[in-house]
Parts: sequence; C-alpha cells; structure tokens
Amino acid sequence: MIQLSDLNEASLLWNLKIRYDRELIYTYTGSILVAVNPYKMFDIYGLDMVKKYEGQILGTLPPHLFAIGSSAYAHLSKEGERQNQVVVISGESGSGKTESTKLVMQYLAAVNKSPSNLITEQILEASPLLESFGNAKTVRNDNSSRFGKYLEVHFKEGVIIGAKVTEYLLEKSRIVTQAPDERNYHVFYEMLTGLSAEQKQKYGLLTPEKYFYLNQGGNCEIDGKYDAEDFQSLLSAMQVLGFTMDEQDNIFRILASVLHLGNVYFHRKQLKHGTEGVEIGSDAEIRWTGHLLQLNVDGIKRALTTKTTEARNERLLTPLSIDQALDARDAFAKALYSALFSWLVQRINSIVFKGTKRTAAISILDIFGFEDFKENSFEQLCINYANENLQFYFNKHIFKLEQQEYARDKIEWQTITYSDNMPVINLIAKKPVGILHLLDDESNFPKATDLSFLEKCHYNHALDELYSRPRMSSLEFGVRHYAGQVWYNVEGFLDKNRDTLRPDVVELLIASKVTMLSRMFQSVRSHHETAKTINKANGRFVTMKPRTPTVAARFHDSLQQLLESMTKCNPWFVRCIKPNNDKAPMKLDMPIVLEQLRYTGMLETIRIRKTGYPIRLKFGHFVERYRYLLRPRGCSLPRGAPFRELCRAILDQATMDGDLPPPGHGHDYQLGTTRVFMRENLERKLEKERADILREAAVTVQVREGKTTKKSFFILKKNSSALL
Ligand SMILES: Nc1ncnc2c1ncn2[C@@H]1O[C@H](COP(=O)(O)OP(=O)(O)OP(=O)(O)O)[C@@H](O)[C@H]1O
Repeated sequence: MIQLSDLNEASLLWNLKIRYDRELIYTYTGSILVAVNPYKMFDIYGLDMVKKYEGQILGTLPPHLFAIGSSAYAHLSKEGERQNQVVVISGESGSGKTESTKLVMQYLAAVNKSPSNLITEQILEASPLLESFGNAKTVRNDNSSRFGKYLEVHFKEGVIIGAKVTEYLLEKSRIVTQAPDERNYHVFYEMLTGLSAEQKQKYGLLTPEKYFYLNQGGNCEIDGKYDAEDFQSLLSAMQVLGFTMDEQDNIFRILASVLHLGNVYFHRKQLKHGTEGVEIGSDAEIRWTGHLLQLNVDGIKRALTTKTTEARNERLLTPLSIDQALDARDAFAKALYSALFSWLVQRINSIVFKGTKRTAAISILDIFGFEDFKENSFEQLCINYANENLQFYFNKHIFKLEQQEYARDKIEWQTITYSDNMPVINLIAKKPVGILHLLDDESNFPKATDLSFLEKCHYNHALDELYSRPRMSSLEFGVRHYAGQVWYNVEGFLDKNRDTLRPDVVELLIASKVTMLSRMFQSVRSHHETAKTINKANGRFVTMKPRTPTVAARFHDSLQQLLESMTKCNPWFVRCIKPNNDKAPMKLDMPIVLEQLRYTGMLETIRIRKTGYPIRLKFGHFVERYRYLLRPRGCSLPRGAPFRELCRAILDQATMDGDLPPPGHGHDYQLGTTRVFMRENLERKLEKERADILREAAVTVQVREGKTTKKSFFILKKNSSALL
C-alpha cells in the first residue's frame, strides 16, 4: 500500500477492496500486515505455502501471514544476537485475530528445525483446548475469544523447546448469563453432546436446553459447528497434553456441577421477627453438586441461603434475600469455572513451559478486540482500556520512537502528527482520580454504591472533553476512545470489581475430598493472602489498607507486565479487519472497513511507512552486511575509508541502478550521524542482491575446487543461507 501514489482514505479503501475482490486478503503497509477476514477458507495455508515462505525476505513474495512468521523467525537471531519477537494481532471482535494466531503458530511449528517433536504438538493442541473453555458464540463472532492470550514460544537454536500461555480477564458473567443469540463457553455444549449416555448418567447430565446457564441465548447450537466432534478433539488434546483420566474426570465433575448449580431455585420464606429468607426449591441439584465435588451438602445449602458474618469473635448466620441467594449461587458457579480455567492454563504451562534459559521467544498476542455493545459494562471498560494500551504501543513504535530516532541522528524529516491516545489512558487509569482508581476506592468502601462511584466520576471528570455525562439521569458515563465513543452503564461495577468469593465458600471448597478442587481453592486463598501483603509502592494501584486486590487492579498490573515484556521485543503488527457485520464470506462493506481504517490510524501509518525510514543500521553493521555488493567486488573499497563513506558508496550504487529512485529528494535512504536509515523496499533490494551473491559464491567455490563433496556443498549452502 505504501506504493499508492495518491494516498488518501478513498485510495486506501479502494485498494483493499480491489484486492479483496480478487481474493487477496492480505496487504502490506510496509512491514505491517493488513488482513481482511474472508469468512471463507482458502487453500493458502498448506505445507507448500510454508515451504514457499520459509526463509524468504518480507516483501519478496505476496503478502501473507506466513511471511510475518518467517520474518519473526529469521529475526530471532540476527547478527548473532538473540532478539525476542512479538507478533501483535489486533482488530475488533470477529476480525480474525484468533485464526491468525493459530496460523502463525502453525507456521512456526512447521518451520522450526524439529517440527515433529512432542512439545510442538502439545503447544498446538493447547489452542483447541483453550478455545473450548474460553471461546463462545457472541452476536459478533460464533467463536469469540472471551479472554486475552499471550503465547510465548521459546526457541533454542531454531528448535521449539517450550511455550508459555498467559491469560487475561476471562469473561465471567457469561458463565451465568448470556444475551439473546449468544452461548455460554463451548465446552459445556461439547461435553453434553459428546459424552456417552453412560457418562452423562454418571454426572447427572441431560441435554443443553435443560440448563438455565446454557439456554438463555435461545439457541444451543451454532450453524457449522459440530459440538460432538469438537468434544472428541478436546479429549484428544487433553490426551496429547498428558491430562490424566482422574484430571479429566474432575474437569467434567466441575463443569457438571456448574450446570447443576445453575438450576437451583429458591422460594421466599418468612422468618421469625418479620425478616425474609429463602429456602431451596428442590435439593436434587445440590445433592448432585455435593456428590460430584465431594462437598458437604448442608455446607452448600448454607452457602447459598445464608451468609456468615463475624462480630466480636462470634460467627453469625444471616439469612439471604432471594436476590442475594441468586447472586450467591452465581458467584459459586463463576468461582468454580474461573478457578478451573486458571488451573487449565497452569496445567498446560506445567507441561509445555521449560524455562527460558538461553532461549529466544516469538510471542503472539491475541487479545480481545475493541467492544461497543448496546449495553457496555465493567468488562467492556477493561477490554477497551487494554485496546487503548495496545494502540499506544503501536503508535509508540510506528510514530513516536521512529521520529525520535530521526531527530537523534539528525536526518531531514518533517514531523508527522498522529492522534495520541495517552489522554484517554490517563482518564481511565491515571492516579489518583482515573476512573479505575475511583472505582477501586469505592470498591474498598463498604457503604459505596454504583451511583456514588458514578457521581465521583462525574465530579472529577466533568470538564474533560474525553468524558461525557448522560443527558438523562441514566447510570452511565461516556468515554471517547481512539475507536469511538462508548457509553458504560455502571450498574454492577462495584460487585464485578470486588469479585469477592466469601471466605466461608472458599473454606467449603477447600474441604472438598476431590484433591484437585481443594488445591485450586487453596491457591485462590493463598493468592489473595499474598497479594494482600505485597508492598505496592511502585506506582501501581494502592489502596488504603492491604486488601484483596480488585479485578481492575489485577488487570491493570498484568497489562503493565505484558506491555513491559512487549517493549523488550521486536514487534510485528498484524491488523485484522472485519469486512461486514453479517459474518458473510467475501463481502466487503466499505463504511465498516473505512471506520476500522480510520480509528486504527491506518492512513497515518501508511504515510510514515511511505515517507519514513523504518530500517536503521549502524554504519559498521551495514558495511559488514553489504560490503559484498560493491562492484567490482571489494575493489572500490578505499583502504581505511570511514564507514559512513563506505555506506554511501554501497547505497549510491544500489540506488543508481535498477528501478529505485535516485538520491535526491524523497530518496530511499539517508545517512544520519551514526546510522543508515533506509526504506523497506531498498532493504529488500539489498538483501536480495546479497543473497544472490552468496549463493553464487557458494556454487563458484564448489565448481573451482571440483573436489568439493556433496556434503561440504550443503554445509556451504546452509552457511550462506544462514547469513541471509
Ligand atoms: N484467515 C481466515 N480464513 C478464513 N476464515 C477466517 C479467517 N480468519 C477468520 N476467519 C473466520 O472468521 C471467524 C472469526 O475469526 P476470529 O475468531 O479469529 O476473530 P477474532 O478477531 O479472534 O474475534 P474475537 O475478538 O471475538 O475473539 C472465524 O471463526 C472464521 O470463521
């Protein structure tokens, strides 16, 4: 796209459309890959394509995800140094991030120097397993990831030796409620259609329609998804990953218990002194839960109908109202499922993560896309905050750092402006009155309500142009994000942020005779205990007294860790674009695409890629790498000439012949005070020439020596390609 002569929104959009109509779903903006979701599988991801892209310089072949994978792999060790790589895949829900993640991973698995090792297979199998437990049907995407994922793949001498998954913010509300046309997590439906009748009997299970936690969306099936088959894939993934039969049994026990709990219902009950309490409608579900989780049945009943408070060293049981009882039931189910999900991630890591000593990693970030629904809640605020941070990371790399480099080396440059989203990040998270800080303060204050939180937001941010108050007296506030204005309804914000599981419920679960379950909740308890005592004087969220960290605080911390680790990597960006809102194959809706191009700053990105110099090499490095290119070979290297002059000689020669513009205004390189600054097309040309020369040299040596054995030729060939 940087070759477009007339660069404007319309030409950019047309270019994408024309390519898309020709079934070219990938396009480069410099080294950034734009991927427009085809909603239709093309035969472009086979082994033949892997081979085609393997070892190729970016840009020499048509744009493809494999080219990004190949470049990241090649850069893992450049100039003898290990350099971690990160592939940042962004885009809105349904744009194709998860599919792209899988394809990049598939590519890495195929090209790594030991493609058939068990660890590679296990890493690949982790994907469908996590998808079953962390993906669900939403109105936007039939297979929407409801958690963020950062996958680090570790290499040693080109071989995959391990991986590590970090998960972010699983959407918990989905476990107990689903909007119309949506579903709960896939695994429930897969289990209910995939288990044999006998196994279902063992867990007391029926069909999906019978469960309140599964039937609220109105349709338990997804067109084109075969839950029973996917269940078999899930089982085989568990097997490859080495889950024991006991572990699998425990997983099904927990999943079944969540479903049983969802069907527990209550009746109002008048108690003495005129107070209202509840009684359980039927205790069959409770008995099933008790049986499957090996818990005390009376303990479960108590946990769902009363709460324990401590006063003057005395434990008091207070009855719950019907709403509180329903909340207690839902909290119980959410705790079970989310603890299981965290356990799964840890379990996978315990199998595939082998430490990071002397390894280099390619990480892939697939994090939930920007969300703006009819009703937006706490989850959307967190998700959109994460996206703001990613956009900031993108801007920082593409615009800020880049232009700082130009200034440092004093090259000629006219500053390109871009829309800096730091003010929104500050509005949401800056101390002391950023929205998440206000939320945290209120969450730690027992008498606070969602309304008092909203009032504090209005009070502190009314004058901020990025913040809006509603015209009517609805419980909402608006934030102008980089991707547009979103209204957040604050109902439930405090509870969602506190996300406290009552200590008596934690103790009940720890008392389970199912060791795996008991351990899960021991670790929940110890996580809370240690987090409380950590001294957080490092600028992160601090509350007045050590308290259990809130969801926002934990999310903020993990996001900062993620960004810190990404900062140490060389980034590759994949921008996924959703072509229409109907999930329809090969249909590109111009306004929908345009909106995404606008808010992701694509036009500015192309401009900087077109006029900027993204490739930078120290003079010494440049000479070392490209000295073969001087013609006649080596002769015109003036002895002792300064590196800068040598660089100029090589570059002048490279830009003089061929189709690249000659030196002068807008030429493809500039010499700074310490480094060569090049455009990507010039780098590609140099790399190609270098590769040709080295190949030629290898053959010449073979012919000259005549005696060169086949083996030594291959060594030579291998060495020369390692230099590419
Ligand atoms: N390269 C591709 N080829 C064919 N179909 C694709 C491709 N990428 C995405 N799709 C289709 O689009 C659907 C949505 O893609 P995907 O789940 O990767 O989106 P996402 O951006 O990860 O969404 P979310 O943020 O909701 O998780 C896929 O289920 C698949 O049907």
